[in-house]
Amino acid sequence: MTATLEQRLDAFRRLDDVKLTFARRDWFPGTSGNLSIKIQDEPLQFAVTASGKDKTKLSPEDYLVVDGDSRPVDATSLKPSAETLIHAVVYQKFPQAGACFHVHTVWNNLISELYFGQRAFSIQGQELIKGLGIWEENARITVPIVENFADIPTLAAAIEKVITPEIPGVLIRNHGIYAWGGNDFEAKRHLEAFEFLFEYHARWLQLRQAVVSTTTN
Ligand SMILES: CSC[C@@H](O)[C@@H](O)C(=O)COP(=O)(O)O
Ligand SMILES: [Zn+2]
Repeated sequence: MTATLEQRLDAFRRLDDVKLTFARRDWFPGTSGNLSIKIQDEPLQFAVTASGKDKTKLSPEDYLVVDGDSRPVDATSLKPSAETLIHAVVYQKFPQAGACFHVHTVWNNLISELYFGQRAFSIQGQELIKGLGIWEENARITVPIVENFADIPTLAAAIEKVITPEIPGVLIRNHGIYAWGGNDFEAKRHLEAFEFLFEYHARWLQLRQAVVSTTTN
């Protein structure tokens, strides 16, 4: 069975909302980033951003519906995001995921570079960890980092290997982050929590360095 027109329009409207919110934060520099919302599980179909569009704008050609093989469900001249396969991997590995968002920000790139040579970024004791749905006292999270393979099937396979149900996101070194959740609201909350933690940590390292140099000079 294929997604109904109503289901598609609902997914497109939700993607519009998320896209404009992220665009206001400058989270789509140079047409980067891609977004998807799952429409149905069996067979998998999801709405995804078309490739190479200016994601700060709305147009009737912003989204299309694809299947689990990243192929458009309908005849269309639109090309799905070049990274659609990564969204498909997330939905296939985590059937509970209902939305998946990808952004390139300075903070997520800096964190992946600061931990160059390491396969994860870890942080503990920050209130915003609760934004990821993790409520233990003094919780520590470890966000996996994969290398930025240019070949998307290789990149998607590397992501598939490291993602876990406990942490709803993965960093791609010097590229960006993918974050997901049960629906668009939750995926957005997760992405915002990750971005807060990345910015906080990068700024904290910077300030600590400044304090150390003033006290040792
Ligand atoms: C223009 S830089 C970004 C792209 O190479 C890619 O990483 C990206 O996020 C957007 O690709 P897209 O095909 O528009 O979904
Ligand atoms: Zn990207």
